[in-house]
Amino acid sequence: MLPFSHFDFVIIVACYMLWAVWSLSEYLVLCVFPGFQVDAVVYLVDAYDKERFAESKKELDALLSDESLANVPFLILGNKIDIPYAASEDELRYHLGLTNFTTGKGKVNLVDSNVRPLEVFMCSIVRKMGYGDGFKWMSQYIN
Ligand SMILES: Nc1nc2c(ncn2[C@@H]2O[C@H](COP(=O)(O)OP(=O)(O)OP(=O)(O)O)[C@@H](O)[C@H]2O)c(=O)[nH]1
Repeated sequence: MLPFSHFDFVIIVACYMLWAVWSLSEYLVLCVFPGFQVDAVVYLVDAYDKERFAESKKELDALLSDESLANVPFLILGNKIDIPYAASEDELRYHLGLTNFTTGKGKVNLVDSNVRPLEVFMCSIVRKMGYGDGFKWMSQYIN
């Protein structure tokens, strides 16, 4: 059961589409809906679009430093790895400033550690591969 009505859902989708069309920062969503409860963040990065890594890092940093997301698990998906010359996982971690900053794949118990779960998984949405492992990883941190 979704925590909002069908009408709310339509409004949320419509707002998101406007955001996408105007290429506004996803971070602004948090500013406009400050009380919105977020259980997890899935951050999709185009691993082929290396010229925009700096922009992706800036946006991610804004989300990571938001107090309301301090304990929220972050799943970073590096998409489009089916394209030759897409960045490798290590390369993406480096450009997003996540080297030595992720919390480990598989089952990692972070309860009582005060550490926010954060991990990078590479995927190809068109080939339907990679993201399943990421969502499985993330689900262990959502009650
Ligand atoms: N090869 C490949 N193409 C993909 C994949 N996922 C999405 N696409 C394609 O990417 C195109 C959409 O571009 P996106 O990069 O998602 O987004 P955008 O519209 O360019 O805008 P931004 O969000 O600003 O990057 C569509 O043609 C999709 O089919 C993937 O895993 N592999």
